[in-house]
Formats: sequence, C-alpha cells, structure tokens
Amino acid sequence: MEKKSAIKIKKLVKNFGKNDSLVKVIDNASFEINKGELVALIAPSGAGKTTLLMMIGCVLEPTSGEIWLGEEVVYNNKWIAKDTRRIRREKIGFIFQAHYLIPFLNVIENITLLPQVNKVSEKEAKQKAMELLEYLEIADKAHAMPSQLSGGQNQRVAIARALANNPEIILADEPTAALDAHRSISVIKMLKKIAIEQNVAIITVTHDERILPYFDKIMKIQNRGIVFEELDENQIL
Ligand SMILES: Nc1ncnc2c1ncn2[C@@H]1O[C@H](COP(=O)(O)OP(=O)(O)OP(=O)(O)O)[C@@H](O)[C@H]1O
Repeated sequence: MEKKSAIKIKKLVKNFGKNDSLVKVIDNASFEINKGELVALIAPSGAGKTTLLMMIGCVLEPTSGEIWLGEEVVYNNKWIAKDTRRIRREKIGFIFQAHYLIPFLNVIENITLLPQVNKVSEKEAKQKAMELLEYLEIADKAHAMPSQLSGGQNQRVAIARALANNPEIILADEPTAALDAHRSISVIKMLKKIAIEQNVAIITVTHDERILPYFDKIMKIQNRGIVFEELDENQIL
C-alpha cells in the first residue's frame, strides 16, 4: 500500500510569553508521519511533548510554521482551518493521562456520545463500542458508571472512546501510565493493530520503556527540534 501522509509539520515554532518571560519550546521542527504508523514521542519532562501534541491536535496555536493533516493545511502562520473544532471532531482522537469520562453517563454512553454527534447511527456506534470494549477486556463493564471502575479501567474506556470515531489521527498523552504491564502491552498492541488495519497515524507520548518495541518509530524532542531514532528491525515486534 502506498504510504500516505497523515501529519506534515514544517518549520514549526512555539514560544510562550514575551520579552523577559519568553520561553522557546519548539523551534523550527519539521517532520512527517504517515497513515498506519504508530509513533512514540519521548523527551524529558518540560521538553514540549504535550505542547507539540496540542498543536497537532489544533488545540494550541503555534507561533509560526505549517501543519498539514492529511491533504488539508490547517495552519500556515495562522489557522487556515476556519473551524478547528470540526478538525478535532472529524480527524482526531485524543487519549489523555486523566480519562475525562462524563461521570453521569455509563461506559457505553461515554464511548458512543461523539460518534452520534458525528451522525453515525446509534446501533452502529454501540456495535463498534462493544467491539472495542471486548478488545480491551472490559466488555462486562459496558453498563457501569465511571465511578464504579478503577483508574486503569476508566483509562481503557477513554481509549475506546478515542477510537470509536474512526479518527485519521490519534494523539495519546501517556495512555498506559495508569495500567499494569500486561494491560499496557495489550493496549499498545491494540493501537498497533488499529494503526495498521484502519490506516490511522498514532502518536503516543510515553515514558514506558516496556512498550517501546511495539512502535514503528521513536520520535524525540532534541534542542527544541524533532529527531527520529531508528529502531533496529529485529527490535520491532
Ligand atoms: N501556557 C503556558 N505558558 C507558559 N509556559 C508554558 C505553558 N505551557 C507550557 N509551558 C512551558 O513549555 C514547556 C513545555 O511544556 P510541556 O507541558 O509541553 O512539556 P512536556 O514535555 O509535556 O512535559 P511533561 O513530561 O512534564 O508532561 C515547559 O517549560 C512549560 O513550563
């Protein structure tokens, strides 16, 4: 299959503050990620991982540069996409460290909320949600409320929710931080399967060395730019 670009970043810059309080976080970063790739983003605390993810996710405005999502240029020294919420809704699934489930909706309702907003039928959305819950080994919790689940279980529901909308891009900020080794590996294997089968580009911020062999590429923030660390072919699972 021909590799198609999912994310293209050109000369991206992000500064916070001005004058004496200027903080340069990302400076002149350029890179490309293709559909179907599972990419780890690793860098020390404060290096700008969340900042980079939030710019790609059209949540945080860059200082300058270009961001392409698929065929669409969404930022070119200013937002080109008039409605960044639409881009987020249609193209991107987010997974955060904290799960942010809606406390008064049960598991299945939390997962199907967004697909229904996007005009997928309730039946179709529920079927997809159940498949994802089975894959994540929490199908028995489909009708539980978030308050009845453990942190790890809630995080798996949040992962299912991010996948439910068939996004082109998934941005995950330490999705396995709350999970034990077995669950972390099962989650990352699921993300890899989804990347391949659904042709989704997935960027995962992680500090979890146990899961690194499952990624296609390792991306690092170095000197405020992006570098890729080549994985040994034999290392890739
Ligand atoms: N709104 C803001 N205003 C000013 N500085 C900010 C703001 N948001 C982030 N920063 C600074 O930008 C830098 C990068 O922060 P960011 O949260 O992206 O790092 P990170 O790599 O995700 O860190 P961690 O691993 O600790 O989550 C830090 O120095 C941080 O203090």
